[in-house]
Amino acid sequence: MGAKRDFLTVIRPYERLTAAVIMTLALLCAGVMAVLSHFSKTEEQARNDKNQRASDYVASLYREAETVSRAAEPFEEGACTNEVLTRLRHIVAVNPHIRSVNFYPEYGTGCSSLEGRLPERKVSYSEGHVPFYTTMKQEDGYIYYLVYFRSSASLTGVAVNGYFVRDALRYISPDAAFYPLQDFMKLSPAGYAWKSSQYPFVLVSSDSMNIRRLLLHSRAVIIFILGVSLLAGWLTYVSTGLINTPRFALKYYLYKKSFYPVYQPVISTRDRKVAGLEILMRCGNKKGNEASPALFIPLAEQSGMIGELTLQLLEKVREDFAMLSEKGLYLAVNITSEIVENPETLSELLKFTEHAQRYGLDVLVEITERQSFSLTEQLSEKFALLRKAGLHVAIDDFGTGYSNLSSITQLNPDYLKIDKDFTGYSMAGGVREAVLESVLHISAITAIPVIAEGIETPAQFQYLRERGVWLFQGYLFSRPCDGRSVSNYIRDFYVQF
Ligand SMILES: Nc1nc2c(ncn2[C@@H]2O[C@@H]3COP(=O)(O)O[C@H]4[C@@H](O)[C@H](n5cnc6c(=O)[nH]c(N)nc65)O[C@@H]4COP(=O)(O)O[C@H]3[C@H]2O)c(=O)[nH]1
Repeated sequence: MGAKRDFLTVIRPYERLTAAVIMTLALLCAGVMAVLSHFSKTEEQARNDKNQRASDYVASLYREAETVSRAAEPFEEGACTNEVLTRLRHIVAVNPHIRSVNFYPEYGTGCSSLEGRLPERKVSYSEGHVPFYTTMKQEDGYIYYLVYFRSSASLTGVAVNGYFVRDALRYISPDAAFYPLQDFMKLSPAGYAWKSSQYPFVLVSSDSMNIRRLLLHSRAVIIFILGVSLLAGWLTYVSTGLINTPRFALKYYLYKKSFYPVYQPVISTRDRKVAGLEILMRCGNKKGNEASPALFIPLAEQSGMIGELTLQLLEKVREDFAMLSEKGLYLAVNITSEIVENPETLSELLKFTEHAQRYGLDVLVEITERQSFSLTEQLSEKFALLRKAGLHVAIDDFGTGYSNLSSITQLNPDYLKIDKDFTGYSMAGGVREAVLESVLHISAITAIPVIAEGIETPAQFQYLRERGVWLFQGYLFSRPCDGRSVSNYIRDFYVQF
């Protein structure tokens, strides 16, 4: 019972559990990644939008400063008279974000709309060469940015009210900061930097993209994904249990090409040699152990897969042809009527026979019927086809199941195989021995030779031999074994009887 369960349980409980856990984790990871990627993209888009708005606003302040510098240009070369100052103040007054406009000539005194005449000051090298730059100034608690424009005659500094820049930063976040480009380059402040594409300034804010924050933000969706993943894991566990049927096990072993042959010699006392080999199917199970056909043959017959198993078996037997090549030796294949009825398996059986014959091997089919058997006209035509191709027919386990007297009249077999239970009846006395005697009697009157299976003791062998049986198979001679061992057995066989 344990061996059967072991053979049929292809997917073990821990493998089902592993598959379920993998499924849950895979879905959870994929789901969380998708959600995080979605939310981070959305966040990034929102951040970019805010930066763009702030940057556009600051750029408009620069534009205003530029306009002021151009409007003040006609006065930069003249003296800082009251009239000039009035005109400059007028220009400042009509530009709401500008505090003042200032001229710094290379030589001589300058002029400021706010302070009037400016003391002479040397224009620095960078002021003279960088055409456009900004500095931040603080005065009596007021912040302003001096945007410098270089012209041929002098340097014009337009002061932009710092409060408007601060206003613009509010679009981004309370911690956002404005940096003239040259300060940004010098200080390299940490955070997310947004460089203006039009003017030399950079807006910097703290790097708000943070996994913990994203997880918290999307926790509802993540909890939902966790639920779906657990459900999928549970379904995987249940469904792998549902498909873990005997039929699935057979399909799995077929796919793994786990079915292979062993051979058991049949001894002819008449010809004093090995007359044939019965091909017996074996299956290497998942743990590498050999499974008995008693476990899987009935199952394969019930599920209609016996044909596929037999074809895989015959394919492997072909590989042993060269090793078994021996004139007059037959290979006995166990088949059911289903294999003969099915055109595909029938044709493969015929091809197998033709191939075997090329190696001097005969083929005998042993028909066992565990289910009700009746020889329809179609089936008998197919048997005729087999015989025409040179195959011999034996009724297996004669006297048991459906292999009874009517099967003799229907099939007209070349041999009757008697089951090991029957051979065990030799010398049993009473009814059991009488049953065996009657089977031998049928063989005698129909002149169909008997192959006695399951011979374990010399006494059984002697008993049956005295009653006219001349074909024997059983552990007394050899257990079923692989192609190499059986070919050695044939080579070393010598008559001991
Ligand atoms: N106790 C004892 N047993 C002996 C002795 N000599 C042989 N046996 C066993 O008796 C069974 C004989 O095969 P079977 O009657 O055709 O009975 C077979 C046959 O009905 C079925 N089977 C095996 N291979 C195939 C196959 O390729 N196709 C089909 N359709 N059935 C198969 O499975 C059955 C069991 O096969 P196995 O387990 O290989 O068991 C084999 C063989 O190993 C002995 O001296 N003592």
